[in-house]
Amino acid sequence: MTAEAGLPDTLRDLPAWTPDPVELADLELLLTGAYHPLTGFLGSFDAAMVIAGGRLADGTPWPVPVTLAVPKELTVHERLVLQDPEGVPLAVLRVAEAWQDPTSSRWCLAGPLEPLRAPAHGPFHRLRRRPEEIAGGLPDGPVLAVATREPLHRKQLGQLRQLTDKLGANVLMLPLLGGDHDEALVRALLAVRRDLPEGARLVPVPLPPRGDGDARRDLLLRSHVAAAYGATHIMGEQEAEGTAIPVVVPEPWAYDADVEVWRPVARIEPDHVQAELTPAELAELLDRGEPIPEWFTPPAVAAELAVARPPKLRRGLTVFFTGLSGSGKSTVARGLADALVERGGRTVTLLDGDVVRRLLSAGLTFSRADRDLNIRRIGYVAAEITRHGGVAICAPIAPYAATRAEVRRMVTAAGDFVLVHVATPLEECERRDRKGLYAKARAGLIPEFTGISDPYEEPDDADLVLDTSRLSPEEAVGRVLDLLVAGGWVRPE
Ligand SMILES: Nc1ncnc2c1ncn2[C@@H]1O[C@H](COP(=O)(O)OS(=O)(=O)O)[C@@H](OP(=O)(O)O)[C@H]1O
Ligand SMILES: Nc1ncnc2c1ncn2[C@@H]1O[C@H](COP(=O)(O)OP(=O)(O)O)[C@@H](O)[C@H]1O
Repeated sequence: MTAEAGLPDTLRDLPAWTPDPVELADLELLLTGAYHPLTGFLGSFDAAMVIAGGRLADGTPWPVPVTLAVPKELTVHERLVLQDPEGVPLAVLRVAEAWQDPTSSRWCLAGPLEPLRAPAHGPFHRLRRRPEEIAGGLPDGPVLAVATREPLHRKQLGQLRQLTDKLGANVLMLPLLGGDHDEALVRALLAVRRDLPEGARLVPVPLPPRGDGDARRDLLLRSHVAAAYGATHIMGEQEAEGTAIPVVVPEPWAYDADVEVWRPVARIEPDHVQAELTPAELAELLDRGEPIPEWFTPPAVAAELAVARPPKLRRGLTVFFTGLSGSGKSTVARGLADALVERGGRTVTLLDGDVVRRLLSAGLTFSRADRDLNIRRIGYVAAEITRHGGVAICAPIAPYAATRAEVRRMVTAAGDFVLVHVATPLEECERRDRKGLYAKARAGLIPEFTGISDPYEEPDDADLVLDTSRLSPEEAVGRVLDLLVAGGWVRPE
Protein backbone atom coordinates (compact mmCIF):
# COMPACT_ATOMS: atom_id res chain seq x y z
CA MET A 1 0.00 0.00 0.00
CA THR A 2 1.41 3.39 -0.92
CA ALA A 3 1.79 6.25 1.57
CA GLU A 4 0.61 9.20 -0.52
CA ALA A 5 1.20 12.71 0.83
CA GLY A 6 -2.01 14.02 -0.69
CA LEU A 7 -4.58 13.09 -3.27
CA PRO A 8 -2.87 12.83 -6.69
CA ASP A 9 -3.94 15.60 -9.11
CA THR A 10 -5.58 13.08 -11.40
CA LEU A 11 -7.98 12.03 -8.65
CA ARG A 12 -8.88 15.43 -7.28
CA ASP A 13 -11.89 15.90 -9.54
CA LEU A 14 -13.43 12.52 -8.74
CA PRO A 15 -16.53 12.33 -6.58
CA ALA A 16 -15.87 11.09 -3.04
CA TRP A 17 -17.98 8.93 -0.76
CA THR A 18 -17.69 7.90 2.89
CA PRO A 19 -18.95 4.32 3.33
CA ASP A 20 -20.76 3.31 6.52
CA PRO A 21 -18.76 1.70 9.37
CA VAL A 22 -19.31 -1.91 8.25
CA GLU A 23 -18.44 -1.05 4.63
CA LEU A 24 -15.33 0.83 5.78
CA ALA A 25 -14.21 -2.22 7.73
CA ASP A 26 -14.93 -4.35 4.63
CA LEU A 27 -12.88 -1.91 2.55
CA GLU A 28 -9.94 -2.21 4.91
CA LEU A 29 -10.12 -6.02 4.88
CA LEU A 30 -10.41 -6.07 1.08
CA LEU A 31 -7.36 -3.81 0.77
CA THR A 32 -5.21 -5.73 3.25
CA GLY A 33 -6.02 -9.12 1.75
CA ALA A 34 -7.85 -10.33 4.87
CA TYR A 35 -10.88 -11.05 2.67
CA HIS A 36 -8.84 -13.21 0.28
CA PRO A 37 -9.87 -14.22 -2.38
CA LEU A 38 -12.13 -11.11 -2.63
CA THR A 39 -10.41 -8.03 -4.01
CA GLY A 40 -13.37 -5.68 -4.41
CA PHE A 41 -17.01 -5.10 -3.53
CA LEU A 42 -19.35 -7.70 -5.01
CA GLY A 43 -21.52 -7.22 -8.08
CA SER A 44 -25.16 -8.25 -8.33
CA PHE A 45 -24.56 -11.82 -9.52
CA ASP A 46 -21.92 -12.65 -6.93
CA ALA A 47 -24.02 -11.07 -4.16
CA ALA A 48 -27.12 -13.03 -5.19
CA MET A 49 -25.14 -16.29 -5.33
CA VAL A 50 -23.58 -15.65 -1.91
CA ILE A 51 -26.96 -14.94 -0.34
CA ALA A 52 -28.59 -17.93 -1.99
CA GLY A 53 -25.86 -20.53 -1.53
CA GLY A 54 -22.82 -19.15 0.26
CA ARG A 55 -20.70 -19.21 -2.88
CA LEU A 56 -19.41 -16.64 -5.37
CA ALA A 57 -20.55 -16.99 -8.98
CA ASP A 58 -17.37 -18.98 -9.78
CA GLY A 59 -18.16 -21.48 -7.01
CA THR A 60 -15.66 -20.18 -4.42
CA PRO A 61 -17.19 -20.43 -0.93
CA TRP A 62 -17.90 -16.99 0.55
CA PRO A 63 -20.33 -16.43 3.42
CA VAL A 64 -21.58 -12.82 3.36
CA PRO A 65 -22.36 -10.28 0.64
CA VAL A 66 -19.59 -7.69 0.84
CA THR A 67 -21.31 -4.81 -0.91
CA LEU A 68 -21.04 -1.03 -1.10
CA ALA A 69 -24.24 1.06 -1.09
CA VAL A 70 -24.14 4.61 -2.45
CA PRO A 71 -26.70 7.31 -3.27
CA LYS A 72 -28.16 6.89 -6.76
CA GLU A 73 -26.44 10.08 -8.00
CA LEU A 74 -23.05 8.42 -7.56
CA THR A 75 -23.89 5.49 -9.83
CA VAL A 76 -23.17 7.48 -13.01
CA HIS A 77 -19.43 7.80 -12.39
CA GLU A 78 -16.66 5.53 -13.63
CA ARG A 79 -14.43 6.08 -10.62
CA LEU A 80 -15.12 7.06 -7.05
CA VAL A 81 -12.81 8.01 -4.18
CA LEU A 82 -13.68 6.16 -0.97
CA GLN A 83 -12.76 8.11 2.12
CA ASP A 84 -12.82 7.68 5.89
CA PRO A 85 -15.23 9.69 8.09
CA GLU A 86 -12.67 12.50 8.39
CA GLY A 87 -12.48 12.80 4.61
CA VAL A 88 -9.11 11.06 4.21
CA PRO A 89 -9.12 9.25 0.84
CA LEU A 90 -8.41 5.53 1.24
CA ALA A 91 -8.98 3.98 -2.18
CA VAL A 92 -10.33 4.52 -5.67
CA LEU A 93 -13.14 2.28 -6.79
CA ARG A 94 -13.14 1.60 -10.52
CA VAL A 95 -16.83 1.00 -11.13
CA ALA A 96 -17.48 -2.21 -13.04
CA GLU A 97 -21.16 -2.43 -12.19
CA ALA A 98 -23.86 -0.22 -10.64
CA TRP A 99 -26.77 -2.34 -9.46
CA GLN A 100 -29.85 -2.08 -7.31
CA ASP A 101 -30.17 -4.47 -4.37
CA PRO A 102 -33.51 -6.23 -4.89
CA THR A 103 -34.24 -6.54 -1.15
CA SER A 104 -33.20 -3.10 0.14
CA SER A 105 -33.65 -1.23 -3.20
CA ARG A 106 -30.36 0.52 -2.42
CA TRP A 107 -27.89 1.23 -5.20
CA CYS A 108 -24.56 -0.57 -4.98
CA LEU A 109 -21.27 -0.25 -6.79
CA ALA A 110 -18.91 -3.10 -7.60
CA GLY A 111 -15.43 -3.16 -9.01
CA PRO A 112 -11.73 -3.39 -8.29
CA LEU A 113 -10.04 -1.11 -5.75
CA GLU A 114 -6.84 0.87 -6.03
CA PRO A 115 -5.43 1.53 -2.56
CA LEU A 116 -4.36 5.11 -1.79
CA ARG A 117 -3.27 4.80 1.82
CA ALA A 118 -3.68 2.45 4.74
CA PRO A 119 -6.48 3.46 7.08
CA ALA A 120 -4.82 5.02 10.11
CA HIS A 121 -7.70 5.55 12.47
CA GLY A 122 -8.87 3.66 15.51
CA PRO A 123 -7.39 2.66 18.84
CA PHE A 124 -4.44 0.27 19.03
CA HIS A 125 -3.59 1.04 15.45
CA ARG A 126 0.03 0.17 16.17
CA LEU A 127 -1.00 -3.47 16.71
CA ARG A 128 -2.74 -3.80 13.33
CA ARG A 129 -0.99 -5.98 10.81
CA ARG A 130 -1.70 -7.06 7.27
CA PRO A 131 -2.32 -10.80 6.91
CA GLU A 132 0.89 -11.32 4.93
CA GLU A 133 2.93 -9.75 7.76
CA ILE A 134 1.54 -12.30 10.22
CA ALA A 135 1.04 -15.40 8.09
CA GLY A 136 4.67 -15.28 6.88
CA GLY A 137 6.08 -15.08 10.40
CA LEU A 138 4.11 -17.84 12.08
CA PRO A 139 6.01 -20.95 13.15
CA ASP A 140 5.30 -24.21 11.36
CA GLY A 141 2.47 -26.30 12.68
CA PRO A 142 -1.12 -25.68 13.67
CA VAL A 143 -2.25 -22.18 14.58
CA LEU A 144 -5.49 -21.79 16.50
CA ALA A 145 -7.28 -18.47 15.93
CA VAL A 146 -9.45 -16.91 18.60
CA ALA A 147 -11.43 -14.32 16.64
CA THR A 148 -13.55 -12.75 19.34
CA ARG A 149 -15.67 -9.76 20.34
CA GLU A 150 -15.61 -10.87 23.99
CA PRO A 151 -12.84 -10.91 26.60
CA LEU A 152 -11.44 -14.28 27.71
CA HIS A 153 -12.32 -15.27 31.25
CA ARG A 154 -10.77 -18.08 33.29
CA LYS A 155 -13.04 -20.65 31.65
CA GLN A 156 -12.12 -19.73 28.09
CA LEU A 157 -8.44 -19.46 29.06
CA GLY A 158 -8.59 -23.01 30.41
CA GLN A 159 -10.45 -24.27 27.35
CA LEU A 160 -7.94 -22.56 25.07
CA ARG A 161 -5.01 -24.13 26.87
CA GLN A 162 -6.65 -27.55 26.61
CA LEU A 163 -7.22 -27.11 22.87
CA THR A 164 -3.72 -25.83 22.12
CA ASP A 165 -2.18 -28.69 24.12
CA LYS A 166 -4.27 -31.17 22.21
CA LEU A 167 -3.47 -29.67 18.80
CA GLY A 168 0.10 -28.68 19.62
CA ALA A 169 -0.95 -25.29 18.27
CA ASN A 170 0.17 -21.70 18.55
CA VAL A 171 -2.46 -19.06 19.30
CA LEU A 172 -3.48 -16.13 17.15
CA MET A 173 -5.77 -13.73 19.00
CA LEU A 174 -7.88 -11.63 16.65
CA PRO A 175 -9.90 -9.10 18.69
CA LEU A 176 -12.70 -8.05 16.34
CA LEU A 177 -13.13 -4.29 16.36
CA GLY A 178 -16.31 -2.41 15.60
CA GLY A 179 -18.27 -2.94 18.80
CA ASP A 180 -18.99 -0.23 21.32
CA HIS A 181 -15.87 -0.74 23.46
CA ASP A 182 -13.02 -1.79 21.21
CA GLU A 183 -10.29 -0.41 23.46
CA ALA A 184 -11.59 -2.25 26.52
CA LEU A 185 -11.72 -5.49 24.51
CA VAL A 186 -8.13 -5.17 23.29
CA ARG A 187 -6.91 -4.19 26.77
CA ALA A 188 -8.77 -7.14 28.33
CA LEU A 189 -7.13 -9.53 25.87
CA LEU A 190 -3.70 -7.96 26.33
CA ALA A 191 -4.22 -8.39 30.08
CA VAL A 192 -4.40 -12.18 29.77
CA ARG A 193 -1.52 -12.51 27.34
CA ARG A 194 0.66 -14.08 30.03
CA ASP A 195 -1.95 -16.80 30.52
CA LEU A 196 -1.84 -17.75 26.84
CA PRO A 197 0.58 -20.30 25.45
CA GLU A 198 4.09 -18.95 24.78
CA GLY A 199 4.36 -17.15 21.43
CA ALA A 200 0.70 -16.15 21.15
CA ARG A 201 0.16 -13.19 18.79
CA LEU A 202 -2.53 -10.52 19.03
CA VAL A 203 -3.77 -8.59 15.98
CA PRO A 204 -6.89 -6.40 16.13
CA VAL A 205 -9.06 -6.80 13.03
CA PRO A 206 -11.89 -4.46 12.02
CA LEU A 207 -14.86 -6.81 11.72
CA PRO A 208 -18.01 -5.26 13.18
CA PRO A 209 -21.00 -7.51 13.73
CA ARG A 210 -23.23 -7.35 10.66
CA GLY A 211 -26.82 -6.22 11.02
CA ASP A 212 -28.40 -9.59 10.23
CA GLY A 213 -27.13 -11.16 13.48
CA ASP A 214 -26.58 -14.52 11.71
CA ALA A 215 -24.12 -16.31 14.03
CA ARG A 216 -23.28 -19.05 11.51
CA ARG A 217 -22.38 -16.65 8.72
CA ASP A 218 -20.41 -14.57 11.22
CA LEU A 219 -18.37 -17.63 12.20
CA LEU A 220 -17.82 -18.46 8.52
CA LEU A 221 -16.58 -14.93 7.83
CA ARG A 222 -14.32 -15.02 10.89
CA SER A 223 -12.89 -18.30 9.62
CA HIS A 224 -12.01 -16.75 6.26
CA VAL A 225 -10.27 -13.80 7.91
CA ALA A 226 -8.43 -16.09 10.35
CA ALA A 227 -7.31 -18.30 7.46
CA ALA A 228 -5.96 -15.26 5.61
CA TYR A 229 -3.90 -14.45 8.72
CA GLY A 230 -2.39 -17.94 8.59
CA ALA A 231 -4.55 -19.75 11.14
CA THR A 232 -5.15 -23.46 10.54
CA HIS A 233 -8.03 -23.79 13.04
CA ILE A 234 -10.53 -21.44 14.65
CA MET A 235 -12.04 -21.75 18.11
CA GLY A 236 -15.82 -21.61 17.81
CA GLU A 237 -19.01 -22.08 19.73
CA GLN A 238 -20.48 -24.57 17.31
CA GLU A 239 -19.50 -26.76 14.38
CA ALA A 240 -20.31 -25.18 11.01
CA GLU A 241 -20.28 -26.43 7.43
CA GLY A 242 -18.24 -24.48 4.93
CA THR A 243 -15.71 -22.73 7.16
CA ALA A 244 -12.40 -21.87 5.53
CA ILE A 245 -10.53 -23.77 8.29
CA PRO A 246 -11.87 -26.34 10.77
CA VAL A 247 -13.74 -25.06 13.81
CA VAL A 248 -12.62 -26.55 17.09
CA VAL A 249 -15.32 -26.48 19.74
CA PRO A 250 -14.06 -26.72 23.33
CA GLU A 251 -15.69 -29.23 25.65
CA PRO A 252 -17.83 -27.73 28.43
CA TRP A 253 -15.91 -26.45 31.46
CA ALA A 254 -17.16 -25.33 34.87
CA TYR A 255 -15.69 -24.03 38.10
CA ASP A 256 -15.16 -26.80 40.64
CA ALA A 257 -15.93 -24.82 43.78
CA ASP A 258 -14.75 -27.61 46.11
CA VAL A 259 -11.17 -27.50 44.88
CA GLU A 260 -11.37 -23.96 43.45
CA VAL A 261 -10.26 -24.70 39.88
CA TRP A 262 -11.85 -24.52 36.44
CA ARG A 263 -11.84 -27.87 34.66
CA PRO A 264 -13.78 -29.85 32.07
CA VAL A 265 -17.21 -30.74 33.42
CA ALA A 266 -16.47 -34.39 32.63
CA ARG A 267 -13.60 -34.31 35.13
CA ILE A 268 -15.53 -32.78 38.03
CA GLU A 269 -16.48 -35.21 40.80
CA PRO A 270 -20.24 -35.71 40.87
CA ASP A 271 -20.46 -34.58 44.52
CA HIS A 272 -18.54 -31.33 43.92
CA VAL A 273 -20.29 -27.98 43.62
CA GLN A 274 -20.04 -26.44 40.14
CA ALA A 275 -20.18 -22.68 39.75
CA GLU A 276 -20.80 -20.50 36.71
CA LEU A 277 -21.67 -16.87 36.20
CA THR A 278 -24.17 -16.44 33.37
CA PRO A 279 -23.90 -13.37 31.12
CA ALA A 280 -27.07 -12.03 32.79
CA GLU A 281 -25.62 -12.49 36.28
CA LEU A 282 -22.36 -10.87 35.21
CA ALA A 283 -24.28 -7.91 33.75
CA GLU A 284 -26.21 -7.51 37.00
CA LEU A 285 -23.03 -7.44 39.09
CA LEU A 286 -21.56 -4.81 36.78
CA ASP A 287 -24.78 -2.76 36.81
CA ARG A 288 -24.76 -2.72 40.61
CA GLY A 289 -21.04 -1.94 40.73
CA GLU A 290 -20.34 -5.10 42.74
CA PRO A 291 -16.97 -6.87 42.45
CA ILE A 292 -16.62 -9.61 39.85
CA PRO A 293 -15.38 -12.73 41.65
CA GLU A 294 -11.74 -13.57 41.01
CA TRP A 295 -12.57 -17.20 40.35
CA PHE A 296 -14.50 -16.03 37.29
CA THR A 297 -12.03 -13.67 35.64
CA PRO A 298 -8.66 -12.05 36.39
CA PRO A 299 -8.96 -8.62 38.09
CA ALA A 300 -7.45 -6.82 35.08
CA VAL A 301 -10.20 -8.24 32.85
CA ALA A 302 -12.85 -7.38 35.44
CA ALA A 303 -11.59 -3.77 35.39
CA GLU A 304 -12.09 -3.64 31.60
CA LEU A 305 -15.57 -5.12 31.92
CA ALA A 306 -16.43 -2.27 34.27
CA VAL A 307 -15.08 0.25 31.75
CA ALA A 308 -17.30 -1.21 29.04
CA ARG A 309 -20.32 -1.47 31.36
CA PRO A 310 -19.97 0.97 34.26
CA PRO A 311 -22.23 0.73 37.32
CA LYS A 312 -25.59 2.31 36.55
CA LEU A 313 -25.13 4.97 39.23
CA ARG A 314 -22.12 6.24 37.26
CA ARG A 315 -23.14 5.21 33.72
CA GLY A 316 -23.92 7.93 31.20
CA LEU A 317 -27.62 8.44 30.62
CA THR A 318 -29.81 10.42 28.25
CA VAL A 319 -33.36 11.21 29.31
CA PHE A 320 -35.14 12.23 26.12
CA PHE A 321 -38.49 14.00 26.43
CA THR A 322 -40.72 14.17 23.36
CA GLY A 323 -44.15 15.73 22.94
CA LEU A 324 -46.16 18.56 21.47
CA SER A 325 -45.32 22.20 21.99
CA GLY A 326 -46.73 23.24 25.37
CA SER A 327 -47.04 19.66 26.59
CA GLY A 328 -44.72 20.39 29.51
CA LYS A 329 -41.39 19.01 28.26
CA SER A 330 -39.30 22.00 29.33
CA THR A 331 -41.03 22.32 32.69
CA VAL A 332 -40.56 18.67 33.61
CA ALA A 333 -37.05 18.49 32.12
CA ARG A 334 -35.97 21.54 34.11
CA GLY A 335 -37.50 20.10 37.28
CA LEU A 336 -35.68 16.81 36.69
CA ALA A 337 -32.35 18.57 36.08
CA ASP A 338 -32.76 20.55 39.32
CA ALA A 339 -33.71 17.44 41.30
CA LEU A 340 -30.68 15.51 40.02
CA VAL A 341 -28.33 18.38 40.75
CA GLU A 342 -29.82 18.71 44.27
CA ARG A 343 -29.25 15.01 44.92
CA GLY A 344 -25.62 15.35 43.84
CA GLY A 345 -23.19 12.87 42.34
CA ARG A 346 -24.19 13.49 38.72
CA THR A 347 -23.27 16.12 36.14
CA VAL A 348 -26.36 17.22 34.25
CA THR A 349 -26.75 19.03 30.93
CA LEU A 350 -30.18 20.25 29.85
CA LEU A 351 -30.64 20.46 26.09
CA ASP A 352 -33.96 22.24 25.92
CA GLY A 353 -35.72 22.56 22.55
CA ASP A 354 -35.93 26.35 22.51
CA VAL A 355 -32.40 26.85 23.80
CA VAL A 356 -30.92 24.40 21.28
CA ARG A 357 -32.71 26.24 18.47
CA ARG A 358 -31.09 29.53 19.54
CA LEU A 359 -27.55 28.08 19.63
CA LEU A 360 -26.75 24.63 18.25
CA SER A 361 -29.46 24.73 15.60
CA ALA A 362 -29.69 28.47 14.94
CA GLY A 363 -30.99 29.11 11.44
CA LEU A 364 -32.82 25.83 11.01
CA THR A 365 -36.47 25.87 9.95
CA PHE A 366 -39.31 23.52 10.87
CA SER A 367 -39.19 21.54 7.61
CA ARG A 368 -38.88 17.78 8.07
CA ALA A 369 -35.24 17.84 6.96
CA ASP A 370 -34.34 20.64 9.38
CA ARG A 371 -36.25 19.09 12.28
CA ASP A 372 -34.37 15.83 11.65
CA LEU A 373 -31.05 17.66 11.53
CA ASN A 374 -31.93 19.46 14.76
CA ILE A 375 -32.74 16.17 16.51
CA ARG A 376 -29.60 14.49 15.17
CA ARG A 377 -27.49 17.35 16.52
CA ILE A 378 -29.16 17.02 19.91
CA GLY A 379 -28.62 13.25 19.73
CA TYR A 380 -24.96 13.69 18.86
CA VAL A 381 -24.33 16.00 21.81
CA ALA A 382 -26.39 13.80 24.15
CA ALA A 383 -24.42 10.72 23.05
CA GLU A 384 -21.13 12.48 23.79
CA ILE A 385 -22.35 13.58 27.23
CA THR A 386 -23.49 10.01 27.84
CA ARG A 387 -20.15 8.60 26.69
CA HIS A 388 -18.45 10.72 29.33
CA GLY A 389 -20.72 9.42 32.10
CA GLY A 390 -22.96 12.50 32.38
CA VAL A 391 -26.71 12.87 32.30
CA ALA A 392 -28.14 14.59 29.20
CA ILE A 393 -31.72 15.74 29.44
CA CYS A 394 -33.24 16.61 26.05
CA ALA A 395 -36.61 18.26 25.54
CA PRO A 396 -37.37 18.85 21.86
CA ILE A 397 -40.66 18.03 20.14
CA ALA A 398 -38.85 15.34 18.07
CA PRO A 399 -41.96 14.48 16.07
CA TYR A 400 -40.54 11.67 13.92
CA ALA A 401 -40.18 8.10 15.21
CA ALA A 402 -37.33 7.18 12.86
CA THR A 403 -35.21 10.10 14.02
CA ARG A 404 -35.90 9.34 17.68
CA ALA A 405 -34.84 5.74 16.97
CA GLU A 406 -31.62 7.03 15.43
CA VAL A 407 -30.90 9.04 18.58
CA ARG A 408 -31.64 5.98 20.72
CA ARG A 409 -29.10 4.01 18.66
CA MET A 410 -26.44 6.74 18.90
CA VAL A 411 -26.86 7.06 22.65
CA THR A 412 -27.06 3.36 23.49
CA ALA A 413 -23.69 2.84 21.81
CA ALA A 414 -22.33 5.11 24.56
CA GLY A 415 -24.56 4.42 27.57
CA ASP A 416 -28.24 4.28 28.48
CA PHE A 417 -31.30 5.94 26.98
CA VAL A 418 -34.72 6.62 28.49
CA LEU A 419 -37.58 7.96 26.37
CA VAL A 420 -40.30 9.96 28.11
CA HIS A 421 -43.39 10.77 26.08
CA VAL A 422 -45.08 13.88 27.45
CA ALA A 423 -48.47 12.90 26.10
CA THR A 424 -50.51 15.90 27.15
CA PRO A 425 -53.55 16.09 24.83
CA LEU A 426 -53.39 18.65 22.03
CA GLU A 427 -56.49 20.45 23.39
CA GLU A 428 -54.69 21.07 26.69
CA CYS A 429 -51.50 22.26 24.96
CA GLU A 430 -53.60 24.58 22.83
CA ARG A 431 -55.54 25.81 25.85
CA ARG A 432 -52.25 26.67 27.57
CA ASP A 433 -50.83 28.32 24.43
CA ARG A 434 -48.13 29.93 26.53
CA LYS A 435 -46.43 31.55 23.57
CA GLY A 436 -49.56 32.25 21.50
CA LEU A 437 -48.18 29.98 18.76
CA TYR A 438 -51.24 27.71 18.50
CA ALA A 439 -53.48 30.72 17.87
CA LYS A 440 -51.11 31.89 15.16
CA ALA A 441 -50.92 28.40 13.68
CA ARG A 442 -54.73 28.12 13.63
CA ALA A 443 -54.84 31.49 11.90
CA GLY A 444 -52.45 30.12 9.27
CA LEU A 445 -49.67 32.50 10.31
CA ILE A 446 -47.24 29.66 11.18
CA PRO A 447 -47.07 26.95 8.52
CA GLU A 448 -46.03 23.40 9.46
CA PHE A 449 -46.95 23.73 13.15
CA THR A 450 -46.70 20.40 14.98
CA GLY A 451 -50.11 19.01 15.89
CA ILE A 452 -51.96 21.54 13.74
CA SER A 453 -50.48 21.46 10.27
CA ASP A 454 -47.51 19.14 10.74
CA PRO A 455 -47.35 15.54 12.01
CA TYR A 456 -46.43 14.23 15.45
CA GLU A 457 -45.73 10.48 15.41
CA GLU A 458 -46.70 9.12 18.82
CA PRO A 459 -43.94 6.90 20.26
CA ASP A 460 -44.68 3.22 20.80
CA ASP A 461 -41.36 2.68 22.55
CA ALA A 462 -41.62 5.19 25.41
CA ASP A 463 -40.22 4.06 28.77
CA LEU A 464 -42.63 6.44 30.51
CA VAL A 465 -45.75 8.30 29.40
CA LEU A 466 -46.78 11.47 31.23
CA ASP A 467 -50.02 13.39 30.76
CA THR A 468 -49.42 16.74 32.42
CA SER A 469 -53.11 17.64 32.22
CA ARG A 470 -53.55 15.09 35.02
CA LEU A 471 -50.31 15.67 36.95
CA SER A 472 -48.74 18.64 38.68
CA PRO A 473 -45.21 19.49 37.51
CA GLU A 474 -43.86 18.10 40.81
CA GLU A 475 -45.73 14.85 40.32
CA ALA A 476 -44.49 14.56 36.74
CA VAL A 477 -40.86 15.08 37.85
CA GLY A 478 -41.48 12.53 40.63
CA ARG A 479 -42.60 9.92 38.07
CA VAL A 480 -39.39 10.35 36.08
CA LEU A 481 -37.26 10.20 39.22
CA ASP A 482 -39.07 7.02 40.31
CA LEU A 483 -38.25 5.45 36.95
CA LEU A 484 -34.58 6.44 37.23
CA VAL A 485 -34.36 5.07 40.77
CA ALA A 486 -36.12 1.83 39.77
CA GLY A 487 -33.72 1.47 36.82
CA GLY A 488 -30.71 1.92 39.11
CA TRP A 489 -29.41 5.17 37.60
CA VAL A 490 -30.27 7.31 40.64
CA ARG A 491 -29.84 6.42 44.30
CA PRO A 492 -33.11 6.28 46.26
CA GLU A 493 -33.42 9.11 48.78
N1 LIG B 1 -43.75 25.19 13.11
C1 LIG B 1 -43.45 24.89 14.38
N2 LIG B 1 -43.74 23.67 14.89
C2 LIG B 1 -43.42 23.38 16.14
N3 LIG B 1 -42.83 24.25 17.00
C3 LIG B 1 -42.52 25.49 16.54
C4 LIG B 1 -42.83 25.85 15.21
N4 LIG B 1 -42.40 27.12 15.03
C5 LIG B 1 -41.86 27.52 16.20
N5 LIG B 1 -41.93 26.55 17.11
C6 LIG B 1 -41.35 26.64 18.46
O1 LIG B 1 -40.17 25.84 18.44
C7 LIG B 1 -40.16 24.90 19.47
C8 LIG B 1 -39.95 23.51 18.94
O2 LIG B 1 -38.65 23.35 18.55
P1 LIG B 1 -38.02 21.93 18.55
O3 LIG B 1 -36.59 22.11 18.21
O4 LIG B 1 -38.30 21.24 19.82
O5 LIG B 1 -38.81 21.22 17.37
S1 LIG B 1 -38.38 19.91 16.55
O6 LIG B 1 -38.07 18.86 17.53
O7 LIG B 1 -37.21 20.23 15.72
O8 LIG B 1 -39.55 19.54 15.73
C9 LIG B 1 -41.50 24.92 20.13
O9 LIG B 1 -41.17 25.08 21.50
P2 LIG B 1 -41.75 24.17 22.65
O10 LIG B 1 -43.06 24.81 22.94
O11 LIG B 1 -40.77 24.31 23.76
O12 LIG B 1 -41.89 22.76 22.21
C10 LIG B 1 -42.24 26.12 19.57
O13 LIG B 1 -42.26 27.13 20.54
N1 LIG C 1 -48.08 19.17 35.15
C1 LIG C 1 -47.47 20.05 34.36
N2 LIG C 1 -46.26 19.77 33.86
C2 LIG C 1 -45.64 20.63 33.04
N3 LIG C 1 -46.15 21.81 32.67
C3 LIG C 1 -47.35 22.16 33.16
C4 LIG C 1 -48.06 21.29 34.01
N4 LIG C 1 -49.21 21.87 34.32
C5 LIG C 1 -49.22 23.06 33.69
N5 LIG C 1 -48.09 23.25 33.00
C6 LIG C 1 -47.77 24.45 32.22
O1 LIG C 1 -47.72 24.09 30.84
C7 LIG C 1 -46.74 24.85 30.16
C8 LIG C 1 -45.81 23.88 29.51
O2 LIG C 1 -44.83 24.59 28.81
P1 LIG C 1 -43.40 24.00 28.53
O3 LIG C 1 -42.88 23.27 29.72
O4 LIG C 1 -42.58 25.08 27.95
O5 LIG C 1 -43.78 22.90 27.44
P2 LIG C 1 -42.98 22.45 26.15
O6 LIG C 1 -41.52 22.52 26.49
O7 LIG C 1 -43.46 21.04 25.93
O8 LIG C 1 -43.38 23.38 25.08
C9 LIG C 1 -46.05 25.71 31.21
O9 LIG C 1 -46.63 26.99 31.19
C10 LIG C 1 -46.38 25.00 32.51
O10 LIG C 1 -46.42 25.89 33.61
